[in-house]
Amino acid sequence: MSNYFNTLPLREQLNQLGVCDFMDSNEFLDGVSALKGKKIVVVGCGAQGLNQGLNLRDSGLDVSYTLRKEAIEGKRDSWKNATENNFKVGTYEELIPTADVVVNLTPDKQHTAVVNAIMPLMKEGATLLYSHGFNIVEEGMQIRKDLTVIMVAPKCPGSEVRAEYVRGFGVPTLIAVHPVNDPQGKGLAQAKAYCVGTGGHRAGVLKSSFVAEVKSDLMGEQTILCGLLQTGSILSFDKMVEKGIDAGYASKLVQYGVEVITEALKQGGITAMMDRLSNQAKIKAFEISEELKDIMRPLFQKHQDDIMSGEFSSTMMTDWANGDKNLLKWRAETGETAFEKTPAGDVKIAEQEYFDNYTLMVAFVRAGVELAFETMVQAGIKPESAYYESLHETPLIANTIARKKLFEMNRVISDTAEYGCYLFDQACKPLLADFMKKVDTDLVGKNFNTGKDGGVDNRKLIDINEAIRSHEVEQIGATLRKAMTAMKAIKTA
Ligand SMILES: NC(=O)C1=CN([C@@H]2O[C@H](COP(=O)(O)OP(=O)(O)OC[C@H]3O[C@@H](n4cnc5c(N)ncnc54)[C@H](OP(=O)(O)O)[C@@H]3O)[C@@H](O)[C@H]2O)C=CC1
Ligand SMILES: CC(=O)[C@](C)(O)C(=O)O
Ligand SMILES: [Mg+2]
Ligand SMILES: [Mg+2]
Repeated sequence: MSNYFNTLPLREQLNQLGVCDFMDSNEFLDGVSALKGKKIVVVGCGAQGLNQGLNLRDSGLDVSYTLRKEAIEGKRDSWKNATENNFKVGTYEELIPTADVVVNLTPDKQHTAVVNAIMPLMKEGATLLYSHGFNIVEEGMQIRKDLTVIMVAPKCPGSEVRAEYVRGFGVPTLIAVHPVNDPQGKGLAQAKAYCVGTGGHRAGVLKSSFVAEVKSDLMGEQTILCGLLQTGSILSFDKMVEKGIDAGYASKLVQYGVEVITEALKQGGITAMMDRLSNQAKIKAFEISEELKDIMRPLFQKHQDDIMSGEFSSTMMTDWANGDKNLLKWRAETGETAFEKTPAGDVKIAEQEYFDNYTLMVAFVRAGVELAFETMVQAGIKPESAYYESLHETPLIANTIARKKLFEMNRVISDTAEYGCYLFDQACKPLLADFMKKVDTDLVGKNFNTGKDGGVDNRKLIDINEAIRSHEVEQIGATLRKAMTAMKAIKTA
C-alpha cells in the first residue's frame, strides 16, 4: 500500500483538499431514517466508539459492539465500556456477517490489521465507516469494491461528543464518501443519517473528503488543539513556580484557566475572549501574541508541510514499528512534569480572575488559533474546515484538561493526536525559551491590572480591536456560530 494522497496529480490533490460544503440544516430533514432498523456494529469501544454508540442508541439506532477476542475473554476496559452500558457484545464472526454498517473505531495504528480481519466477514454491499481518514489516505487501504466506504468525523474528543449531545447540542462534524467506494450511491444518505445519530447536525456539518479531513485534523491536533495547549500549560505553570507563586494556586489556574478562557472563545470568537481583558491587558495580550505568532509560524508551517508530504505519517509509522518508543517516552516525560504532579490547590479563583491573572494563556490561544487557521487555509483547506479544526475544537480539548490535566487530554484524544501533540511540544518548548525569559507574574499568576492606571492610547486600542475583529477566522466564525443555535454555555470551575 502507498500514501493515496501522494499518488494523486497536484490538480486532484488541490481538488480533494478543497472539498468543503457547509450543509444547511434542511439537508438533514430525513434524520436517521437511512439507517433506521439497520444493524450498526462498532469495532472498538474506546473514546469515540463508546460515546458515538451512546448517542446513536439515544437517537433510536440499533448499535452493538464487536471486540477482538482477547478484549472479551480478558474483560478489558472496552468490554466493560460496552457491557456496563448494556450494549450487545460479540466477536467479529458473530456480529460482522449480519452488519449493514461496520464502524471502525479502533486506533489508526491498528486499522490495516483490523480491516483485513473484518473485511472478509462483511456481507455483500455493506458499509464501512471511519471517523478519521488516515487508513484510506495516508496508508492507501484498498477496500472491496462492493462495499461502501464513508466517513463521519467529529471535530471533537470522544468524551465531549457525548457531553455536547447530552446538553442538547452536538459537535461540528465532517462527512465524506470515498469516491472509489460508493457502488450503490447510498454513501451520502448513510453518512448524513449517522451524523444526525451522533448529534453533529446540531453544531454544523461539512460535506468534505477523506483527504481534506486528514490533512486538517492532523494539523489542528498537532498544533493549537493539543500541542500548544500542552506547551502553554507546562511553561505557564513552571514560570509561576519559578517566580514564587503558590504551586497549588498555579496548578489550579492552569488546569481550569484554559477552559474558562476558551469558553469565551467558543461563544464569541477571539473577539469575545480578548474583550474579557481590561483595555491595557488586551493591548499587551495582542502585542505578545503577535510576537508568539512570529516565533511559532515556522513550526506551524513545518507541521503542515510534513502532513501534506506524508513525512509526518511515515515518521509516526516508524514509531509504530518501534513499539511506540517515542510515544511512550514522551507520555512518561509529560507525566513527570511539575504541572502534572502538582494537584490543583484548594483555593477559590473567580471566573474573571482566570482572565486577569492568566493573560499569557489568552495570548497563546489567540496566536495558536490564528496561526493554525492561517496555515491550514494557505495549504488549501477551506476556512469553514479550518475554523472547526482550530477555534471551535480548542474549548472542547480544554474541557478534558480541566477534568484531569494533560493526562486526561492525552488519554481521550487518539494515539495519533497524542503522538503529534508530543512531537509539537518537544519542538515548541525550546523555541519559546527566550520569550519565556521575559515573562513575569503580571502576565501569569498575578492580576495584570494591579498598580496600573488603566489608561490607553485610543488610536492604538481602536487599531487592535479592528485587527482582532477583521481576521478571517472571526468572519467565518460569526457565520458558523449563527447556525449553532443549540450551543449551551458550560458550567466552568
Ligand atoms: N479520540 C478522539 O477523540 C478521536 C478519534 N478519532 C478517530 O477515531 C478512531 C478511534 O480512536 P479512539 O476512539 O481514540 O480509540 P481508543 O484508543 O480510544 O479506542 C480504541 C478501541 O479499539 C480497541 N482496539 C485496540 N487495538 C485493537 C486491535 N488491534 N483490534 C481490535 N480492536 C482494538 C480498543 O479496545 P481493546 O484494546 O480492549 O481491544 C478500544 O476499544 C481513530 O481512527 C481516531 O483517529 C476521531 C476523532 C477524535
Ligand atoms: C479529538 C480530535 O479531534 C483529535 C484531536 O483529532 C483526535 O483525537 O484525533
Ligand atoms: Mg480531530
Ligand atoms: Mg485526530
